[in-house]
Order: sequence, then C-alpha cells, then structure tokens
Amino acid sequence: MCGPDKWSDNFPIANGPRQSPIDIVPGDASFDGGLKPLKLKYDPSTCLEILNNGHSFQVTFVDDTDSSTLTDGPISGIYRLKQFHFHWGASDDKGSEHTVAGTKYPAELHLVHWNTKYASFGEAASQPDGLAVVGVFLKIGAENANLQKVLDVFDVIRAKGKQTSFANFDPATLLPGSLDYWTYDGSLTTPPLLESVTWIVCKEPISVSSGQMAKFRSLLFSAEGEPECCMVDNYRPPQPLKGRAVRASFK
Ligand SMILES: NS(=O)(=O)c1nnc(N(Cc2cn(-c3ccccc3)nn2)Cc2cn([C@@H]3O[C@H](CO)[C@@H](O)[C@H](O)[C@H]3O)nn2)s1
Ligand SMILES: [Zn+2]
Repeated sequence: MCGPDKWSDNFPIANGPRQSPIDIVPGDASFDGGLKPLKLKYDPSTCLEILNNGHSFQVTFVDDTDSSTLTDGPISGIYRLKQFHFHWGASDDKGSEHTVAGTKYPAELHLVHWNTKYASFGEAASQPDGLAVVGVFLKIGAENANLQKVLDVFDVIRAKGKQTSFANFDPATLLPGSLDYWTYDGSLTTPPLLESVTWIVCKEPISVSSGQMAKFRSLLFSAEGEPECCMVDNYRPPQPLKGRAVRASFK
C-alpha cells in the first residue's frame, strides 16, 4: 500500500514549500482584520452523485454554472463547488488531516472549490490560486442528522468504484454555526499533491456520533471481488510549515 510516506518517490512535490495539511497553532496565527466572512452559496439541486473513489467517498456537484459557490473570505473572484469528501481514522482518536496545536479530530470534511477564472477544475488545479478547500473538523458528540443522510447510502457504495445518484443534498447543512476560520496557502493532500489550494479551516467543529464514525469505517478501499480492506486512516499527516503565515479571521 503506497501510503503518504512513499508519495515523495512518485511525486517530488510532496517535499515542496507549500504542502498540506499542517498543524495549526492558534497562538502563532495572526488575526487579519482584512479577511472577509466566508460567503458560501450552495444550491442542493446541483448535487449529482456519491462515489467510493478508493481513497475516500466523494459527493460530486454539477459545476458548469455558478449555482454553488464560495466567494469572499480570503479569496477574490468566484470559486465553484466541485465535490466534498472526508478523511477519518481507524479509531476516534485520529483521522483529521489538519491538527490544532497537535490535537487530532476523528474526521475532517473537505469542500473542494475551483477558481472560475480558469476553464475547468483540471486547469485550475495546476494554478497557485486555482483551488479553495473549506475544511471542517468532526468531533465526537451528538448524532448528526444531516450527515446521516450521506451515511445512509454507504451500503450501495461500499466497494471502490461503486457510485450512485445522490440528489438534493445541501452541503451547507454540514457547516458549523460559526464560520470563523484560519487560512494559509497549501496543497492537495492526496496525489497529485498540487500546490494550488487556498486552505480555509473552520475553527468550530461539527458533531458526529461514535456510531456514525463506525459507519465511515464500513467502507472499503478494495473493489468487489478483492480481499476486503476497510477504508480507515485515509489522512495525510501534518507537513512542514516552511515559513508560511497562518492568518485568523477572528480574534
Ligand atoms: N484532500 S484535498 O486536498 O481536498 C483533495 N485532494 N485531491 C482532490 N481531488 C482529486 C484531484 C485530482 N486532481 C487532478 C488534477 C489535475 C490532473 C489530474 C488530477 N486534482 N485533484 C479533487 C477531485 C478531482 N476530481 C477529478 O478531477 C478530474 C480532473 O478535472 C476530473 O476529470 C474528474 O472527473 C474528477 O473526479 N474529483 N475530485 S481534493
Ligand atoms: Zn481532502
């Protein structure tokens, strides 16, 4: 299994100057009064399908119009929502990609957006200002009814390569009450690890129950007919900050 520590062989950028995730140290983040509030406008009718891509599951959106967008925050211009996915651990004590002063959360949600100044996601992904990913931590607590709507279709996408239609889901229901955030320049956390992501990590987590986390772990890395391999620990560990500034939208 070529895990994160092997990626530098095939992707030299793995040791680049702006790799993600990172450990966010709140005391080292600088408050920037110039940062605007995040403006997330999502249209549930753009929700298309849910698929097990072999390293996570993703909910994909129709991104040929400005129906579901991210604007303001640390970015300029309009970024379109392409997909959201999660990273999680084999147990509740790990699973997030970003950490906060060394604290790991059991899971992390990523809402992936691309800059409409470029013609497509693929083109944007190779530009330094091409992508913006909103990260939301999941913390063990009350059952999350909105998240449950996603977990309810897991039986149909249990194996790698399985997908099914998934309509009228509003990703805004997975956002925390406060949209206070940290932001820094980083990269995709899975290959091709492109250094094209403006990271926007929400300070406030959303809740997930331990039983719901067990449901995440019922997915498989393996395809049908292969020996079953539980989809767990699909997170990259924090990478060197290499002098980057982390800004906070809040005091
Ligand atoms: N942990 S995170 O930092 O947030 C993410 N880590 N990876 C993410 N995605 C995968 C990915 C693939 N590529 C890429 C870019 C250029 C050339 C080849 C691959 N960039 N990111 C996000 C993602 C991409 N896609 C696929 O992008 C392809 C290129 O446009 C497209 O042909 C497929 O239909 C679509 O599925 N889906 N999701 S996000
Ligand atoms: Zn991710």
